[in-house]
Amino acid sequence: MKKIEHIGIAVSDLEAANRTYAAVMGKPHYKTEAVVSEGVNTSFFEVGESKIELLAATSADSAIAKSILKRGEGIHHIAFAVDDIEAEINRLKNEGFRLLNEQPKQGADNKLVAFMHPKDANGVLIELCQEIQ
Ligand SMILES: CC[C@@H](C(=O)O)C(=O)SCCNC(=O)CCNC(=O)[C@H](O)C(C)(C)COP(=O)(O)OP(=O)(O)OC[C@H]1O[C@@H](n2cnc3c(N)ncnc32)[C@H](O)[C@@H]1OP(=O)(O)O
Ligand SMILES: [Co+2]
Repeated sequence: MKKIEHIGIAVSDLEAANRTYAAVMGKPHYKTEAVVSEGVNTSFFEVGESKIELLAATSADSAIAKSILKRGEGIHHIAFAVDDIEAEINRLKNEGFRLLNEQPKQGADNKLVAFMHPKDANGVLIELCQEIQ
């Protein structure tokens, strides 16, 4: 795993959170993107070589809607950049970790993504991200 690609933060109101994080970071978000398959709208802030990804639910059955209902707003996942997501999925499976999707799926910002169960990583939901060439 190469670096922290982004930290995902679940928010109830994306526009309000954009204003809050623009004030925190001292600069505006650089893009927004809807990921329909995940039921989310996202916005991104650069921070060094990493990003903050704000996520707001667009449907009641999205992971973000369920997480906010159960756990409130806040840090939702940590995403690690990888060169070869299929190799990392296989490596983690062989280590005994449960992958939530064994086939990489389309994420935001031109990435293939896969998630690991938070109960297998001390209560942290881990996302793997591979740049689509
Ligand atoms: C924008 C696209 C992409 C990107 O490009 O970056 C994204 O970031 S998409 C982000 C949203 N998508 C996902 O999170 C997909 C993967 N997530 C899931 O499959 C589920 O959310 C989940 C993690 C399996 C949880 O599913 P849920 O139906 O909510 O089950 P439970 O409520 O029963 O949760 C089981 C257990 O895990 C705890 N939990 C849930 N979410 C988290 C979390 N984000 N961080 C830490 N722990 C979490 C939950 O509290 C349960 O624990 P117990 O209550 O102790 O049983
Ligand atoms: Co993410």
